[in-house]
Amino acid sequence: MATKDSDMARRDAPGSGVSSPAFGRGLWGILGPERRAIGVAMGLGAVGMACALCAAAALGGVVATLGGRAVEVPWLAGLGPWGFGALAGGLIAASLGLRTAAFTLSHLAAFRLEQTLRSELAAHLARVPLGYAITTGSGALSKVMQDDVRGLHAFVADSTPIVGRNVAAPLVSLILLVALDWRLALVALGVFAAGMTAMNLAMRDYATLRTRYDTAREAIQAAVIEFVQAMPVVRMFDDGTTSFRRYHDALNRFREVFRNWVLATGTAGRITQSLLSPTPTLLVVAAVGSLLLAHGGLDFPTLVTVLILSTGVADALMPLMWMNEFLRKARAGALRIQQVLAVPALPEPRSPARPADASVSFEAVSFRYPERTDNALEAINFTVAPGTVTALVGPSGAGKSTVARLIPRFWDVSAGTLRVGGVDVRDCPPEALASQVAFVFQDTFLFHDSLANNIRLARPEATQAEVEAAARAARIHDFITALPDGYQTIAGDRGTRLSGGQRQRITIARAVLRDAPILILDEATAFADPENEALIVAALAELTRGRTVIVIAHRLATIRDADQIIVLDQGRLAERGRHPDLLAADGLYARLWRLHEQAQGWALRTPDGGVPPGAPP
Ligand SMILES: Nc1ncnc2c1ncn2[C@@H]1O[C@H](COP(=O)(O)OP(=O)(O)OP(=O)(O)O)[C@@H](O)[C@H]1O
Repeated sequence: MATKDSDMARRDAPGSGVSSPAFGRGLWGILGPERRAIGVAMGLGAVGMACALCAAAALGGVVATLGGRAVEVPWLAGLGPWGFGALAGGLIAASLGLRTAAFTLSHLAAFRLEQTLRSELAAHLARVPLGYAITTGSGALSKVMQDDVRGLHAFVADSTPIVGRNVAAPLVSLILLVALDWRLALVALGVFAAGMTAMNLAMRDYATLRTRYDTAREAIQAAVIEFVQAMPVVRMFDDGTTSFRRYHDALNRFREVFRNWVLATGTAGRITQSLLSPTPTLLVVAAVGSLLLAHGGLDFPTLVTVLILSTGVADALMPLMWMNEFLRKARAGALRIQQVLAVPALPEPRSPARPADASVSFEAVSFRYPERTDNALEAINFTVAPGTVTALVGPSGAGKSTVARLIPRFWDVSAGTLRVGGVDVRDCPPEALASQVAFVFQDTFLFHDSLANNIRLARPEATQAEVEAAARAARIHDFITALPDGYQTIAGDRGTRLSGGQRQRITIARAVLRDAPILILDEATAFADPENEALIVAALAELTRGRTVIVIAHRLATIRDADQIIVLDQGRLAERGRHPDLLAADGLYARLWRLHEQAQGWALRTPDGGVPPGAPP
């Protein structure tokens, strides 16, 4: 559920292409509406730490008053050992209470932040060009929505109160030490400074080494994924040596990087760890303190209190060093989330209008993919009359899918105008365009939900009878009813696995149910077997009846009867016409057709066991 603020932000800045102003830049910026709660959690953590250190000082008061010495702090002067004991106890209780409150607050803020970020990301992704989501890939986007958001949650929940505590610890310890004995405070500060210098030395090349380390780790991950994903190919064509070698090489590189890291930072790191552990501080402060005890007018209770407090200075430094690492990770995650939120949304229509009919027209349309320098389409002009079939034909990479994807606005044209029903698609409200155009994808996604609901996705209010009628038209009803759970069978990643052809027919059922007057088909369907092919062809025939159809044709035989064939070549419209006219013109289409005919004639082997004539070498 999006927050009220973010909803308002979206309404205020339609199509501005900027993510919700609730979120600013950088790590602090992305904490957005939770900044206050997180700040309070840090503050409570810091005050809790200060209470714990003051409790340690109060224990010093117990020792001092037991020895019969009066404490010189005016408002503590009247306290005896019991009084100081009670004060220490009260401060420890307060410290624990504040610590718990800080963590409770930070955990609640983390949950709210996670929810807000997830809904912001989902709402934003619903508004960016669909092409962006496809190009970026579901893997990368789900990593941002899952891992990075979860990483931020963990950072806010567990680390922010600790940041407060770790910053407060050395500061408050030093203030108390100065109040007790400035000479010993200087000694403790000296050891602290030596530790800091060693830490800086150890971290000197940290950024470069860390980048190398991350790159080497990512290379291992990529090699593992490649090895696992390519398993069928590996098993077929390779005994595993090539892909396994890549994995091995990645492991070796990682070992090398790790060795260099350890060598470069090892000694300084170990010195740092030793210096920042409480022991050296205790030793040095105890040695100097003993001298002062003998000759410098220091009393024993003050020395004990100083010894307890001086370890606090050293103790806080190591966690600060680890904190640096948490911060680095949280910053990297925040940056990736902000990059997604910063992808410009599709501009909202300025003067909204609804399509008047089921026609489509490309008027001098050029298009360039965002990250490319060359145009994928160049000045394309053609018109599709309502109720007719138009086939898009051309060699691989000619721009067929790009033409098809511009119609439902996967991207906006770079130049020219694309009209649906006489209206510029940029002026067509998204829901009007969606109800006008249905796209039958090659790559069908089934949700982890019942088959009925997977079909119903096209029209959530459809009745069961309407869903079944669509499934019947898509020739998938008989298959579904033969399943033990029928329409309630769960599909999707963790559900029943359907064949490519069955999934294809579920998509066709969705399109039938949507009942959009314009249909875009990617014809390279998963014709798994002749039976499936026959069923899909029958389903498509039913689906396309009476509609405007634009088909990306890969198998030319299926589009002989198209009302219009658009032949694309390197992003340009090379030819246009009906099948016989284009054959007579003897251009690119005729050449493609001859290749197609030849391909039909090929067999894997001639009857005498040889390679058929005309087969590719
Ligand atoms: N998401 C994308 N980002 C950048 N360039 C792209 C993208 N999709 C396609 N292209 C480029 O645009 C051009 C046209 O590609 P398109 O997929 O439209 O061709 P096609 O005719 O459908 O090819 P095929 O028959 O092989 O599917 C190609 O040069 C391709 O490399």
